[in-house]
Amino acid sequence: MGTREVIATARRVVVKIGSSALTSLDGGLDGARLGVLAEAIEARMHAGSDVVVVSSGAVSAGIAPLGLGHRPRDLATKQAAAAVGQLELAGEWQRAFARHDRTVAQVLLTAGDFARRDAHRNAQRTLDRLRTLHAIAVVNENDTVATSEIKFGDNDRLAALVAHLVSADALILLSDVDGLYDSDPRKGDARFIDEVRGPDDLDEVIAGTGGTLGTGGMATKLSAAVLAADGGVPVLLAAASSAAEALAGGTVGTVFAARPQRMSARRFWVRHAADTSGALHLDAGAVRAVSHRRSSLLAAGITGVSGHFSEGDVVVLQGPDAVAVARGVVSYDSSELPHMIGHSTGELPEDLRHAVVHADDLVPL
Ligand SMILES: Nc1ncnc2c1ncn2[C@@H]1O[C@H](COP(=O)(O)OP(=O)(O)O)[C@@H](O)[C@H]1O
Ligand SMILES: N[C@@H](CCC(=O)OP(=O)(O)O)C(=O)O
Repeated sequence: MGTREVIATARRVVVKIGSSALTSLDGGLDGARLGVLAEAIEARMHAGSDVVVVSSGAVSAGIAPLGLGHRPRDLATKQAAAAVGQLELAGEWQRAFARHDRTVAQVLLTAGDFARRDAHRNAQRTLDRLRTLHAIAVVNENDTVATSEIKFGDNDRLAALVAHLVSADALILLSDVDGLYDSDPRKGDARFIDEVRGPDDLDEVIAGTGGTLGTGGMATKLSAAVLAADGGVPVLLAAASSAAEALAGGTVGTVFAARPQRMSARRFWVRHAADTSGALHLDAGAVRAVSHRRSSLLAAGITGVSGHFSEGDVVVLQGPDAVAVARGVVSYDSSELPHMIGHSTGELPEDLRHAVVHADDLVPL
């Protein structure tokens, strides 16, 4: 099956809509546009898919009511605008879906919620229950509390993480541009790219900044698309104005092929979402074992430990040159390891003989 067909027939779909597609600088939210989007989403749901919406637009929707005149630059004003705008945004989505008798749920997440395994599971459970209750979840970043340390940075990344959280079969990114070009189409001649088969196809692409309302421009969309595709979720990048075709499986936009084997939600979390609490320093042999042979990490190949962590935390595995080569869930506390490292399994007491990071919990970078 080609990537377009996979996306067209995907059972579970995450649809992310950018600020530029929902708002204008002077008028704030564009209710008519949200109405058209809700209709396209409903049509896909009637065709048998489950849809989760990731909607940007809180900051830009707060600009007009607060009389700011331009997108705020400082964090406090952005957060104030988001606090005003999120209410408007949720209300507008509610009105748009009310025409279809669909209940809307607001789900606000921070990057911290993805970093902690318990919060990650809670969000997963809530989104799943909303699905079985036939409500549509409209997700956004909880901008009011998100500081730079716990920020996703942009909703493209949030959408890629949500796609994995709900085990989506496809991610659709809707923006004000009709797909990926080899350079910013607003700045002159640019070649349209129909399909990205892998990261190599992006070598020649110049990803520029966004418009006055969006956050990350094309760069954040590309890294989100690569993130999703790397974990096994194919991506369609298309214009919000062609949402109906995009959701109905029409030949619009740019598709990003997913790696053939889907990464489990747990391995994806270890690799991309979890906070790391420390590092294990590996000798060259151990680097080869974990990177190429996909073996478990044994104490004998560890030369040092940094940071404070507990059994079950995610740590970074570094090679002799301090380059991160993998991430994994560690089986011991940082206080136990100094007595173990450098010793072969046979030299260790029986209760310390299992792998420091088991192969199932280890994801090469
Ligand atoms: N290589 C490129 N291909 C397509 N669009 C690009 C490219 N480089 C920059 N852009 C710009 O990125 C913008 C979309 O990003 P952004 O404004 O952040 O959207 P959104 O609000 O949907 O997240 C488009 O308006 C487009 O002009
Ligand atoms: N949480 C922010 C999202 C910012 C953002 O990433 O915007 P965009 O680049 O338009 O997807 C908001 O709602 O304004």
